Amino acid sequence: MTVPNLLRPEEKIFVALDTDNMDEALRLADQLGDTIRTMKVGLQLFFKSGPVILDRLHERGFQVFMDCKFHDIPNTVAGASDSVTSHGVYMFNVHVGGGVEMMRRAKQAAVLRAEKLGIAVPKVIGVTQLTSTSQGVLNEEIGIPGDIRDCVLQYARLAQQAGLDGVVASGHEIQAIREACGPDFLTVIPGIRPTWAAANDQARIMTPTDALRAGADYLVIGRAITHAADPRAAALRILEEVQASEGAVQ
Ligand SMILES: O=c1ccn([C@@H]2O[C@H](COP(=O)(O)O)[C@@H](O)[C@H]2O)c(=O)[nH]1
Repeated sequence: MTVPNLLRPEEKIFVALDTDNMDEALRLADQLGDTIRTMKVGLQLFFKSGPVILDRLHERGFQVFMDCKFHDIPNTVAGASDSVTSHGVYMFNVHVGGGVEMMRRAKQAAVLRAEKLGIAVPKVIGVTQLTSTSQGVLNEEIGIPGDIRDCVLQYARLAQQAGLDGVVASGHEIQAIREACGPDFLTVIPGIRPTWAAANDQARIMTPTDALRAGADYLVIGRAITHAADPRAAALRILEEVQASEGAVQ
């Protein structure tokens, strides 16, 4: 049975706490806590804070998306997936480029560890092509020929075949992934830029409103919120824009 995504916009936004300072990360989370439910912890913060950041966020009632992008041989990724699952994270990710067997082992390890601990199985998400990768970089540097959308789509199909719960992709690929993988396969979308924010190092960007209209399950937003003079006001502005556009569509 297909379950429509009935989450409210604020439940669909993951804020990327990209800082090397745990106190700053927690201050940001506290400022956003009455609106945002899920925080994304990446390698910069994790290597400075260690797993205690996950405990601190969980104590405050946040869900955590652990953005570790595992990419190694299947046995090593299975071990890492077991370890990250033991911290009770809501979601973690692996690179689809590691192959189907690697992804299958990641999911299997997450299921086994969660069952042993009696906790919810984390969503395991495959990273297709990074949103900082442009068409030119894909073809000329990485050496993958063809249209980037086709590549992302092929990776999404592989992730689904391996039993993953969804993929990280850009807003430009959401509709194609939906058509190919169905409505229950999650799309987690970084490279989100409101019209008033700079693109920075992102190549395949989309506004929050357009990404949600295209059917994104979750948006990952970092600097547009965290580097704003007032992060809470920036988050509320994004939510207002999304809600205004929802009203305009009805
Ligand atoms: O393809 C990808 C995968 C992950 N990310 C991560 O999302 C955030 C985006 O931050 P912004 O400041 O909004 O650009 C960041 O933590 C990345 O590591 C991504 O951007 N693209």
